[in-house]
Amino acid sequence: MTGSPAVCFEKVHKLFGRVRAVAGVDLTVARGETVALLGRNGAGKSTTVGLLLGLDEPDAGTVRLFGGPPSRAVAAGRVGAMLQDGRAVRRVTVRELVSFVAAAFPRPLPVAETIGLAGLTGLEDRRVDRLSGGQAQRVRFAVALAGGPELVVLDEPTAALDVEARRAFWASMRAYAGRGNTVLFSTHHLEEADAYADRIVVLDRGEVVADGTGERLREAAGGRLVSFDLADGDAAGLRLLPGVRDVEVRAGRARLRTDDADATVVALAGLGSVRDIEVTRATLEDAFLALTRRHDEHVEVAS
Ligand SMILES: Nc1ncnc2c1ncn2[C@@H]1O[C@H](COP(=O)(O)OP(=O)(O)OP(=O)(O)O)[C@@H](O)[C@H]1O
Repeated sequence: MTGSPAVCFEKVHKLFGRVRAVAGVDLTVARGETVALLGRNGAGKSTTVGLLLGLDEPDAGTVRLFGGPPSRAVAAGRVGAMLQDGRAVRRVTVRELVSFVAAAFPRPLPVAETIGLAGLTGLEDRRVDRLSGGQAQRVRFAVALAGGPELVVLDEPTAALDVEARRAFWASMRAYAGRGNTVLFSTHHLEEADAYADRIVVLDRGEVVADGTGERLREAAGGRLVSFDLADGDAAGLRLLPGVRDVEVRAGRARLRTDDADATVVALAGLGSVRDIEVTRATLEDAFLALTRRHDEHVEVAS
């Protein structure tokens, strides 16, 4: 099954009691792709990751990794994972731990290479229970890479890292992805999803509400923001102007999210009662908020 995608979810459902943690997810990740799973707390990211790794069984639908069940890909050493609550073992050194994990895989990376990729050079002889939070996080990354996996799954990998450590982490992740490997990571950080993923999958209440590049997501949510001072303070009718998706007025300044900034501005000029018009690109945060607010509407984004 050489041509099968790295990850394929088909109509996957997972319930915890009455909570629909994952509600009909279709998701395909091609080999070599880096994909971000983005969502608020409780959106279903960790549950999706658990299903993907075969730690949990779906109630309905199918999950395939490289064309087979997750357990087969995991047993064959094709998958490496860094989960949120991974706790390091005690009393062993960084080198010992990485060597131990590597030895369990059929095609591991050389230990020194794993240590270098994870940014742990110089800390090889340090005991893993005597590291800072950020260093311990890097050890967990090293453990995920030690087996030389084709697919790396990272659940909120930068949660405990400061700005500098984050940057170093993403550089390592990109280097690993650059070798043709597939990476799927979950995050709350929009900028990280935008900067480091080829594609962003937005989850909301267990459903995929958008799937595409950061640029596509901005467009899907209304590509431009037109803001201006309301000279006479009257916001009535702004929602009806061409292109306008939604309107927000704060402290006498209106903000219109629009699909057609040119048409909106021309119409505003016709109204004659606006000052200091400014047109800016919607940020990914604007897109994210719009996408997760409009839960009833399913937004399709071609990638
Ligand atoms: N083992 C469980 N038992 C009961 N409910 C659960 C369980 N695991 C998850 N849930 C619920 O399923 C929903 C999805 O949770 P999940 O942890 O997948 O979200 P998440 O997007 O990873 O959130 P976070 O960003 O906070 O980690 C939530 O409502 C959560 O409370």
